[in-house]
Amino acid sequence: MSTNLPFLKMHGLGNDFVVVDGRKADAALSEAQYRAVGDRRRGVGYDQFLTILPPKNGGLAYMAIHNPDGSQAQACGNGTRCVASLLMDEAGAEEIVLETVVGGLVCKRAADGRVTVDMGKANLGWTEIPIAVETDTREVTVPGAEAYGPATMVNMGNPHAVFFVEDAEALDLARIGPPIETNPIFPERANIEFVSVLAPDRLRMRVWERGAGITQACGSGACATVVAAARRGMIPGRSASVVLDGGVLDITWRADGHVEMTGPVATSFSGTLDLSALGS
Ligand SMILES: N[C@@H](CCC[C@H](N)C(=O)O)C(=O)O
Repeated sequence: MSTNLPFLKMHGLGNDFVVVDGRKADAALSEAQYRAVGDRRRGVGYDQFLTILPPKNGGLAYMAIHNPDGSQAQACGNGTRCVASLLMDEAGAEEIVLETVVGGLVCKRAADGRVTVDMGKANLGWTEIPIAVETDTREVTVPGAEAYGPATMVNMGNPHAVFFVEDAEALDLARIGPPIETNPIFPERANIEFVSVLAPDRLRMRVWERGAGITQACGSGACATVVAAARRGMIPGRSASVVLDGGVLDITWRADGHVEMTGPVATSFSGTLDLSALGS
């Protein structure tokens, strides 16, 4: 493969992405190269590395998702909105289907320029999360994290554990996130959200992302948060605005079980990755 790979740096609410186009040229990196590019001191730095690939099943394109620790993720809500915006501009379309490992996601440009994605159904069964013990995923005591109360588990394509706390601002996420992410109760690790209820339709969420750490926003996490809040009776309905470090996402858990998310997207800059400088 060519050692120079053009990229765009995009973000949704500060949740930032390196986006490369692998539709015409080979853009597959090794795990070590994903880690090197993701290193914010030595590389470009990103929360997720997104590779646009040819479609596999009738969509406009397929998107592969990698975390900065080199692992692959099954879902990335903000990244989906960013890449969809790019592809809608390219195609002159207001609606497209962007495929991911979990299926085709319908993405639309909203009237105000924001981008909406239908993230598909929220999966709630214990084997779907997945968690290691057969249990009702509405309230699960996570060993070692009892101080934060029971977590509600939601799979949005990727696994999430949502803790409702009095004051999400007060928590030292960098200290408490890692041991919960890697708790043996999560065989595939998990994204960890801490949430406080601000109003019946407004939730404050902070996130420790699997494979990425603290990020400014997590779209799938915001979806999981609204589903969890509705399941726990923390909000009266199934829609809420979720306030993240980087801004606000509007989320609706539809009656058919699908979750829709709307928010802004932005492009920060473009550049070229010199892969030969990153090792193999
Ligand atoms: N930033 C994302 C989630 C990215 C994937 C996650 N770290 C995982 O490993 O599941 C989003 O906007 O959803």
